[in-house]
Formats: sequence, C-alpha cells, structure tokens
Amino acid sequence: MSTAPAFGRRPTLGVVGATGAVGRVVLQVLPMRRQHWGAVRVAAGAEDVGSTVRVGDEHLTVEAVDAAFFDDLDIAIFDIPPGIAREWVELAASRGVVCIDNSTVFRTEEDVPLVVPEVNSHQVRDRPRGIIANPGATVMTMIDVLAVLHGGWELTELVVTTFQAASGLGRAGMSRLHDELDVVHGDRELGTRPGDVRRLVEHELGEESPFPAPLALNLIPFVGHHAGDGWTSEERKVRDETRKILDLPELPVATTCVRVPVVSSHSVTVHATFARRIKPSAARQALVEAPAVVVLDDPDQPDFPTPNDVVGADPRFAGRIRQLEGHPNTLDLFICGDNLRKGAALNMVQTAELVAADL
Ligand SMILES: NC(=O)C1=CN([C@@H]2O[C@H](COP(=O)(O)OP(=O)(O)OC[C@H]3O[C@@H](n4cnc5c(N)ncnc54)[C@H](OP(=O)(O)O)[C@@H]3O)[C@@H](O)[C@H]2O)C=CC1
Ligand SMILES: N[C@@H](CC(=O)OP(=O)(O)O)C(=O)O
Repeated sequence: MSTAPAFGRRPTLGVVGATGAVGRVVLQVLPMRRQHWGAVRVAAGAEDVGSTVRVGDEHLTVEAVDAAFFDDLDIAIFDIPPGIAREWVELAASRGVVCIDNSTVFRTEEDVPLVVPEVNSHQVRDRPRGIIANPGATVMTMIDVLAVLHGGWELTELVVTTFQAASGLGRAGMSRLHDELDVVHGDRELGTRPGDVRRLVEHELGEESPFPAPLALNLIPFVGHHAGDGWTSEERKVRDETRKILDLPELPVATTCVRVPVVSSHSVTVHATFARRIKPSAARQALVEAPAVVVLDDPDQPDFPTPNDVVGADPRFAGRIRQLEGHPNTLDLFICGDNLRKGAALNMVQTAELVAADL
C-alpha cells in the first residue's frame, strides 16, 4: 500500500514472524492496544503457514511471507531471523509499507532511525527509506535508565556486564535450556567435577546447540560471534546501539555479555561515569520519576529486582544504586527487564503506534 490510509480509516498492521518468541509477545501486547489498528494480519515461515494464532478474541490465520502479503498493509513489524530480514523489509518498504525491523540488519545504518519511544520518539518521522530499526534487547534493558541519567548528569563512560536469558535466542534458546534442565535434574553430585555437566549434556542431547557451551548449572561469557579484537558481536552491538540512541558517537562503552540459565528477562550491571557529580539519592529520585522505570532498591529489606520477578512486566526495574567511595562522578546499579516484552515486542508496537498516529 503506497498511500496513506483514507481519512478516518485505521491503519492495517502486519506482524511478520508472528509465531516466534518475540512475535508471540507482539500478539499478547496488541489486544490492550487494539484501538490503534484496523485489520491485523500475521505471517511466518512455511511450518506455521495455515495455523491459527490469537490476538485477544480474534483468531488469525498465519499467512506466507510473500510480496502479496504486503499489498494491503500500512505498517509491518518484522520479527524474523537477520538472514532473511533485509530482503523482506526492503521489499515491503519499496511497496510503501512503513517497516519496523527487530533484526540487527539495519540498526547501525545511517539513514535508519533506531527508536525507543521514551528516549527519541521524534526520530520516527526521520525515515527516508521507510524503515525504522528496533534496538537489541540487551540495550533495551538499560537505555531508559541511561537516558534519564544522561539527561541529568551527562554520561561520559560506561562499563556494563550483561546477564542474558535463554529467550534472547528465541524459541530455540528456551527449548534448549529446558532440555538441558531435564537432563541435569536429580543428580546432586553434578557440578562438582570439572566438565561433568558438559559431558552429560553433550552425551544426552548432542553437541549441536544454539549456545556455545552448556547453559544449565552454568553460565557462558560469550554471546554472539567473535567480532574482532576479542569482543563479541553482542558486545559491539551494546556499544554501537547505545551510542546511536543517546547520540553520543564517541562514548567509551566496555561490555562483557554473559548468557545465564534464566528462561526470560535480561539483566545488566552498569558502572557509569558522568561529567557532573552525581549523588545516588538524586539518581534514585530521577529514576523514581521516570515513567518507564521502577526502582526496587532497599538494601535493608533487602529489596532488589531479579529477572524472574519482572518477567511479563513492561517497565525496566532498577536497584542496587550506589557509589564507589572517592568517585563522586560515578554510579553503580543493577537493572532487569523482560527482553521479549519492552526489550523487543512492546517497543516495536509503541513505535508502530507513533507512526500510525502520523500517517
Ligand atoms: N529474542 C529476543 O530477545 C530478541 C530477538 N530479536 C530479533 O528478533 C528477531 C526474531 O527473534 P525471535 O522471535 O527470538 O526468533 P524465533 O526463532 O523465536 O522466531 C522467528 C520467527 O521468524 C519466522 N521465520 C523463520 N524463518 C522464516 C522465513 N524463511 N520466512 C518467514 N518467516 C520465517 C519463524 O516462523 P517459523 O517458525 O514458521 O519458521 C518465527 O515466527 C530476530 O531477528 C532476533 O535477532 C531482537 C531483540 C530481542
Ligand atoms: N542477541 C540477544 C537478543 C537480541 O537482542 O537479539 P539481536 O541479536 O537481534 O540483538 C541475545 O542473544 O540475548
């Protein structure tokens, strides 16, 4: 569809990859926000075509992704693997569909905005190619918080460690973690001898896995692939996407990305340095006032966020806010957020709504 919807007609939304880990959450988020849309259509890979998915009370038939699918759409959300995203997104955009893509493919391209509505909503209009990129879930976990702190104290340096859930690798990641947990269940000696978990998991499930090491009873300090100089692709993404969203192209960002045996919800520790002196109490108050952030921070209770406690929730949850003695321009904190929800699906739907309001 190459023209704006007729006056009074609500736009038609397409969800491509509707049966995946993120796509399913898009369909869960939509019923509460259904008033923005006319028809909703869904598409996925061959194995799901013809099946039915639900958006609230509506039952939608999954269509094939082909040129015809894009004919009647105004806006499309893409939650498909990066290897096929460029082809379909560019085809849809060439047919006048405004595309919001969740893959890594367009995020660092100069003429594609990378949008978080709470941080840089104005950029949805600056889409010369008709394409808007959605940030990775890891950056989404911390970006609202960083934007608030940057607004108050001017960020000059970041040191980040991530604790990423299995669902960051979609359905395949969640499924593998559950399979491994089934295998390690019940043996209380397991984990006490070097390599015993790896031997058992590989013996029972084979060596082929979406993860580069066993995840059950373990953690993996390597997410993505090697991107040069010892950094992983995920660590480069955290740096590049953070710089682009905050418009700080030179910001030093040192990240260590770690996969942990959590089903869903990413967490990060942040050690941030600012141009101005920052008091933890003032930072806490600024975060309490931020609409998309919830502060859970009382060391005496103790009260802090954990990934499992926040799964399924929309906000980012911040806690453990403190400062290194003698370093008044720094702040340390811990943040959790559902990587499939605001980390991916909800942010895309909110961005689509901004576009829809303006068509
Ligand atoms: N999981 C996360 O935390 C995040 C993921 N992302 C990105 O979002 C995208 C989707 O991720 P996720 O939901 O985790 O992935 P999943 O593997 O869980 O789902 C992939 C979806 O894409 C569909 N698909 C696969 N191949 C094709 C094809 N050839 N043609 C059409 N549809 C196809 C699948 O349908 P079928 O099963 O029928 O093949 C499925 O609906 C990826 O680009 C990922 O990098 C971004 C941020 C966070
Ligand atoms: N890569 C993240 C999930 C994510 O944000 O996807 P992307 O690769 O599209 O940035 C993870 O593995 O946890």
